[in-house]
Amino acid sequence: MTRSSAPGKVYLFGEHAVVYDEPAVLCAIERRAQVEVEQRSDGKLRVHAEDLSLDGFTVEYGAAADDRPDVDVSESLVTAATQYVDSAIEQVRDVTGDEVGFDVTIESDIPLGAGLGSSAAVAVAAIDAGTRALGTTLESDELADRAYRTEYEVQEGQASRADTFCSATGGAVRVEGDDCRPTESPDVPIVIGFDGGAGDTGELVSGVRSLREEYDFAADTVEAIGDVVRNGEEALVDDDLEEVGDLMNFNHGLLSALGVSSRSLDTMVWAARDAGALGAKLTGAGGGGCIVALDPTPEAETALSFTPGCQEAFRAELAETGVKRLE
Ligand SMILES: Nc1ncnc2c1ncn2[C@@H]1O[C@H](COP(=O)(O)OP(=O)(O)OP(=O)(O)O)[C@@H](O)[C@H]1O
Ligand SMILES: C[C@@](O)(CCO)CC(=O)[O-]
Ligand SMILES: [Mg+2]
Repeated sequence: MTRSSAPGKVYLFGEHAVVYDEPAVLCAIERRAQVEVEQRSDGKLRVHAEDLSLDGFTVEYGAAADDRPDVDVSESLVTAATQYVDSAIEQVRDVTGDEVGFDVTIESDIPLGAGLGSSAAVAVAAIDAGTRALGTTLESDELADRAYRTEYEVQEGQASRADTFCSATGGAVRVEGDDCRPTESPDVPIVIGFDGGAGDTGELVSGVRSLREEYDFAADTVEAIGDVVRNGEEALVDDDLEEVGDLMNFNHGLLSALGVSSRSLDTMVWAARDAGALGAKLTGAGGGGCIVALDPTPEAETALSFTPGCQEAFRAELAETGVKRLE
């Protein structure tokens, strides 16, 4: 039996635009997905995902055609819930060329679809534990690359390397197209607000693509996000937190223009700003889920915890280590 964990992440700058090769800066955070893998002799795949509650169901399923989930929901919902795990296991099989079977158990404290990179963390941890179960330990770059292919496949060819590289490597990273590198961990006081909701990354990324194809303003907005990120990088190097915060606010405005914010994300962003946060923006794909605010004081976290529509507010701790090999 092998067990690996991998962290979630927040974007300081650049989600969505990173899909179009603009730069992004993100930080791994100490919320993890843990995946345990045991090889099966019968070639079947059984995934037990305790935390996999989407629209209120929990599912245990196997990938074999005769072993579909015994749940009273539509096949498409089940597919949405299980596709990242299925695809990650395909990557494991691709490494060894074997049609091996596995028992896979997933535990995660990263909320699903909330912008904290649960899909990337599950993919990284599953591929790492799965390949080790077959006697191969992947280098960090190959692990990140294979996890990226998982996201690329599930998001139908519209994914950046950002989330998976960050989760595999840990710390703070900068991603621009295929160029992925660790960057100096910024000492920034990050607060997260979570509205209890979720957005589907694949759908939100598709929405931005359509908008970008239809309107010049949307293509310009994607480029403008790239400008904000480059300015943000300078502000981070200068340790100019006020400027970092202002640029996060601009980044949020541009993401709103692309249609990926929501009423509750905006409400949390304004609650944090009104409480004195230096800046606040949504993180990840948007549609619902989490915001990230910059605040050295306890004020934004407290204000968020009293904001109707905010289910949870917490301070994020940077995860220095990406994938962890536990057994
Ligand atoms: N604990 C888990 N167990 C099994 N699958 C999970 C788990 N957490 C996430 N997933 C998979 O990841 C999907 C959510 O990924 P999605 O990319 O939409 O959101 P996210 O990664 O949390 O947010 P973002 O991409 O915006 O950072 C789920 O539908 C499921 O397929
Ligand atoms: C929206 C997006 O930029 C980040 C999701 O966390 C999609 C991606 O980079 O693949
Ligand atoms: Mg994701």
